[in-house]
Order: sequence, then C-alpha cells, then structure tokens
Amino acid sequence: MSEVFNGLPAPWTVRYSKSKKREYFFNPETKASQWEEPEGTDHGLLKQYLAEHPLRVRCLHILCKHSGSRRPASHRSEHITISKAEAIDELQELQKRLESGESFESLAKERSDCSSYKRGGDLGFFGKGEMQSSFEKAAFALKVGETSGIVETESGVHLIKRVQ
Ligand SMILES: O=C(N[C@H](Cc1nc2ccccc2[nH]1)C(=O)O)c1cc2ccccc2s1
Repeated sequence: MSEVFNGLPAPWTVRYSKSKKREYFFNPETKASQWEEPEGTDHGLLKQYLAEHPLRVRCLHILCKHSGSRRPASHRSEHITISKAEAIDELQELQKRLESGESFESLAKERSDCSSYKRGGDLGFFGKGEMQSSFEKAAFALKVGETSGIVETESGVHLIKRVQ
C-alpha cells in the first residue's frame, strides 16, 4: 500500500473523535493522542489530505433485506422471506426510478428495511470502524452526491448515497 503523505510527521495519524465531533492526532508508536497538530505538521498538506480522505461521511441508504439477512425482519415485515436475488431485483427497479428522477429519500421511505427509512434513509455521519466493512468501503469511495451500485452486507443489499 503506497503511503499517502498526510502532512503530519511520521508516524502520526489523524482520527475522528465521535464524542467530541472533531479530529485528533494519534501516534501509533507511542500511543500518544492529542487535539493539537503535532510539531512539524504541514498544515496546508493536512487540509488537502483531509479534503481527499474524509474522516467521516454522511450517507442515505436503502436496504432490502432477504431470507439470508442477519435479522430478516423490519417495520415492513415481521418475517422477510424473499431471496437475495429477488432483493437485488427490487433494488435494480429502484435504480431505474432514481435514474428517472425520483428522490432517494422518497424511495428510502417507501422501501427501505432499515429503521432509518423514517429519515429518508439518513444514517447521519459515521467514521471508519462504525459500519460493516463492505458498507464502509463503498460509502468512503463515494464523492458527495454520488450513489453506489448494489452493496452487500450481513443485513441485506443496499443502495448508498453520500450527502456530506
Ligand atoms: O443498523 C441499523 N439498522 C438495521 C439495518 C441496517 N444494517 C446496516 C448495515 C450498514 C449500514 C446501515 C444498516 N442498517 C436494522 O434496522 O435492522 C441502523 C439504523 C440506523 C438509524 C439511524 C442512524 C444509524 C442507523 S444504523
């Protein structure tokens, strides 16, 4: 993996504190953590790095659960029995409706099996390590405003739209 320079003196890294809702700096060798930029930080490069490598993203999503989902139940059905293939077909129909101009939020409210459906699929902000890895990988690869293809997790199959 080629090292991407973050403007910080090695081996310092930058992380996101969910409780304080701000970034902090961590030294994996000394295990030191601090709010201030470490001595020798190139502030301009750090800002550019953070613009290209967000520490957190905010996404909407539509989840179609199926018989193989970790918890095959939702506000829509106490016992979800459709197959994974059928769930994928349903998401493909929703992709067509998105392309024809329907809003992501309205389709999430109509169809998502996640309790976030009430908020138009809005999961709020999340950082690395908070969501299932395949979901996180897809979400952090999106640009703001972009919608993913079909993403599979233990919960089912998803469409993800990054909004921040
Ligand atoms: O895990 C949740 N809901 C599960 C379904 C689910 N599984 C997910 C996996 C990755 C991302 C979102 C996901 N939602 C459920 O309702 O069975 C969450 C609901 C909400 C609601 C608001 C904000 C965050 C979350 S995370």
